Amino acid sequence: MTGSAGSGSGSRDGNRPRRAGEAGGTGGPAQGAHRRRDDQGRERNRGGQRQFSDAAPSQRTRRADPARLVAFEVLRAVAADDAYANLVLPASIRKHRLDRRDAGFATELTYGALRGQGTYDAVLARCVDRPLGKLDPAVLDALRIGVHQLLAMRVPAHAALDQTVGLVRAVIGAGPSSLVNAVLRKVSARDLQGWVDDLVTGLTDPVTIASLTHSHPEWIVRAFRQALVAHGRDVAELDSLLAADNAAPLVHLVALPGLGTLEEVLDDGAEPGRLAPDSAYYAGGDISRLPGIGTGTLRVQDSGSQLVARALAAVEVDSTEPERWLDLCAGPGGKTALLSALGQDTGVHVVANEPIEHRAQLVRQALRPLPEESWTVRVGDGRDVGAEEPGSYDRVLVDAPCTGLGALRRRPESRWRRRPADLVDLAPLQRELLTSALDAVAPGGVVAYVTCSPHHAETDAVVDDCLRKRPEFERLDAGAALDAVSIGGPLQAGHGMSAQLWPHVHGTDAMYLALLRRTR
Ligand SMILES: C[S@@+](CC[C@H](N)C(=O)[O-])C[C@H]1O[C@@H](n2cnc3c(N)ncnc32)[C@H](O)[C@@H]1O
Repeated sequence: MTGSAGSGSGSRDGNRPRRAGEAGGTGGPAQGAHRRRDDQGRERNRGGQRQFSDAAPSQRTRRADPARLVAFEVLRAVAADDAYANLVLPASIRKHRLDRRDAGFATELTYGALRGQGTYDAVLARCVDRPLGKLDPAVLDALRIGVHQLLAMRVPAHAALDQTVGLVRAVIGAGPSSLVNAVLRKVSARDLQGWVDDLVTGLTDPVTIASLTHSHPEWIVRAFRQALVAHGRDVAELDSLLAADNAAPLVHLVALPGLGTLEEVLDDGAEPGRLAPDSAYYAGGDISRLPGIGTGTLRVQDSGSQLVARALAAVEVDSTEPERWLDLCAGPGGKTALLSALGQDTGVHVVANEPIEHRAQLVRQALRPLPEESWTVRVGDGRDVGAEEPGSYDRVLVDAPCTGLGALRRRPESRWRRRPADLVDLAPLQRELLTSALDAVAPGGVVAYVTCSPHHAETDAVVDDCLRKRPEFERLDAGAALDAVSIGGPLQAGHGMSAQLWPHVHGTDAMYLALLRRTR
């Protein structure tokens, strides 16, 4: 679970004057003696003697370092207001006017502390003299921020400790600073691996061990194990799959075919995408200044999403041109825009359905670069389309509302928010939407059922149920359809007739695809 080292207060501190009360000698190459590399070649903050300030917490810094304050504010908003970190973080970074480097540090700290929460809380439970539930939730969030710096970032231990105590003094009060100081000192006695070894000693259940090691709830670990097996993969991949959820993902971009270009972003250091045509991977930070992003011809979209949309657009259907395509669950419109661009050459008309008005507005925005006569946005319940427009579309995409378990790496708090009951709640809607799509597709046409989740209950189980009384449908080989649009050679994503992409294998979100053709 070791997070990538951000610019880190270590190096940041080394490059700016120290503040009153701040411990000196932090970061930079001079700290090399206190670091060693882990088996992935990342430097880790351990080894040698830890040096802490001799001053009592009450005598140390009272100022909150702005980058840590941002992380703290976001963790508080996530815990107290059910906020989404990826929405709150940019606003908090702007509010505190962080420069690019500090913004990178705050991002790594925020996302790392959220992703690592399961493991970190287990560590904290060993170091706090009362149940964590009895702590002030704000203090617990500050502790999580401290633990992530100590165990997974390239921040010298004394800086992690002093700065976290300073944060607590500044924003919570002097009272808890001694507790935070004492607890973080205990945490700093071991590195992450040492703590994990300690946490799992004596345990035998592989699910519990993986849950503690990789900071995932047990029910998700169990579901991923089952999904790997169901898709013909080796259960031994579980560790890499869970680890992939904890690594900061690259931003994936797509240049809308015929409309956008990757030139500027490649000049800016992006790498060409390895799987999807017209795609790139970007690690460079703020992309909003790239002209294509402003016009909507260059879009942020996971390569897995690009591949499933392209597979539907490319699969053979028995139709007469121009075709009519339906995106049944379109908001916010990422796949609609790509589908629509792909259909331009053959005069396709795309109907994008979305029931929530503000999300339908996002779809209209996403479709802005496309000619207006080539698309229509329908605001309504997708479950009604099949009955209202039976047999009307040549290709239908059902990108169903789902748990999003396949994109945990991009939504750091999501694993702690999701519940097994969500699967039960979503099950009828997923079946009704797919049934509506089966009704809406024309004979000879194809329905793509897609989820951003590998969970059996919302993937194959839905497709199997819906096809049970529909002998007029046949399943197409979804793995072969993905291979046909991949520029990276065979993806080996297919198993049976469905396909499953994986973060640890393909570097994509865990997108599921089934293709269902209505026979004539
Ligand atoms: C997984 S998202 C779709 C993502 C989209 N295809 C994209 O690539 O940007 C699922 C969407 O289904 C919508 N949705 C929820 N209930 C629906 C319903 N009854 N009919 C149609 N869409 C629905 C949600 O509002 C959400 O926008």
